Amino acid sequence: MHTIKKLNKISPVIYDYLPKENYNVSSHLEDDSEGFIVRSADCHGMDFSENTIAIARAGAGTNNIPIDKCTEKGIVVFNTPGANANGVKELVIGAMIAASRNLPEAYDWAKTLKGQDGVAALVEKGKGQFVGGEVKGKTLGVIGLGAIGIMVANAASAIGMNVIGYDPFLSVDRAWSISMYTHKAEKLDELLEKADFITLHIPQNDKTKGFLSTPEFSKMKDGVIILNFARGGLVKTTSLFDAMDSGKVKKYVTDFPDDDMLCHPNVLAIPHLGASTPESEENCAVMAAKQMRDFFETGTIVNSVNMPECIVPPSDTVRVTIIHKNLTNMVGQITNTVAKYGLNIADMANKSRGDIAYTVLNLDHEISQEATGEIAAIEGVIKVRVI
Ligand SMILES: NC(=O)c1ccc[n+]([C@@H]2O[C@H](COP(=O)([O-])OP(=O)(O)OC[C@H]3O[C@@H](n4cnc5c(N)ncnc54)[C@H](O)[C@@H]3O)[C@@H](O)[C@H]2O)c1
Ligand SMILES: O=C(O)CC[C@@H](O)C(=O)O
Repeated sequence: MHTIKKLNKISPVIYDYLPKENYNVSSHLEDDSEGFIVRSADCHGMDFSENTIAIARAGAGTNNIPIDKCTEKGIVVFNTPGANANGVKELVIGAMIAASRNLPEAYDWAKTLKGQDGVAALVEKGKGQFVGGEVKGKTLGVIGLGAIGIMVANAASAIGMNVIGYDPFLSVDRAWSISMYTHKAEKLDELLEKADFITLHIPQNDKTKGFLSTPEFSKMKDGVIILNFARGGLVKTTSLFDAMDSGKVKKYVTDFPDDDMLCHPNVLAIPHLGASTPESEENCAVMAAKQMRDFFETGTIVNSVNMPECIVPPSDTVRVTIIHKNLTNMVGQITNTVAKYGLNIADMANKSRGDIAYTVLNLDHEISQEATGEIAAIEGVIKVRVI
């Protein structure tokens, strides 16, 4: 029986993919579970036990998971790229129009008319204070052209916006899906200087923390509207406040407000709702559960953020999976050890990603604990598992 601890509320659809006969999936398990399934819970303080082999993030951002620590311990971290992208895209487009048309302020004001005489007349008299521009013909700068950024760029083009995209790491596969109407900025400055709206769709990590700060704000147009549905730390708060106070930033729409922002008149604060749709939650849960099950039962790794991709078909033979450092002669040492115990390798795979590698062996016969112990003792071997 495999154990998977839920660290957040996850769509119950996971039970369709992790059947009760083989999987004990619950939020009440101990912290030495083989797997964890998580949304936004902060895992940085967790000490993972030897038992833990995988963490599935039902979502895109993995900044709540200590990736380096997991890699050192041979724990495979998965995410679910693109599974919630449509949910975020729809909210970004909706929030951009809401901000441009002053809808939150108008909505709050309309409620103040409750109980007054002649509401219809008051509405007509007061509405002028909320006039806001259409987005058609305006320029949207999209920072990060991944699963979400591309969808936002294409949707914005479809409603008549000029779109400038910036992503120096854009993959060829992704580039195929970008509308021909998206102009590619070679430098971030070009986007900052031309955009009426700027939307962030990059991961938060050591390199992107404070991605928008004073130098970037100073290059933007006066009255720009910024949308942040990526992560709060991408925008340096003190620089943002200065830019809002000076009129440079007309509005900051964020899915990640902090305490100072909540009552600021220029901030439209949303409580991290980008992926909070039944569709996105289900898509993420299904993808996370399938990836976890595939890894548990066959050793296949897809959509991992810290391990190489390795697709191995199910097999009737004994399978040994080894996560190890990507060093010279690791495979030689492993196969020599297997040979020493008189075992024949029917098939094998070896993949690497940076400093880490993954070897999968299909053996003709059962492997003893002594033999797996000897593989585990090879310098550079991190985790050995027999399936
Ligand atoms: N609000 C929400 O509920 C919600 C939901 C999903 C994702 N997110 C956030 O949005 C982020 C993006 O999600 P995604 O699914 O599009 O991820 P993705 O991995 O598909 O796309 C990220 C893109 O950012 C690009 N990028 C990385 N560093 C960059 C840089 N310095 N400059 C420009 N581009 C850079 C990458 O090349 C990639 O194309 C996630 O990391 C997550 O933090 C938020
Ligand atoms: O699980 C959520 O609700 C948010 C997920 C989102 O922030 C992500 O990075 O995918």
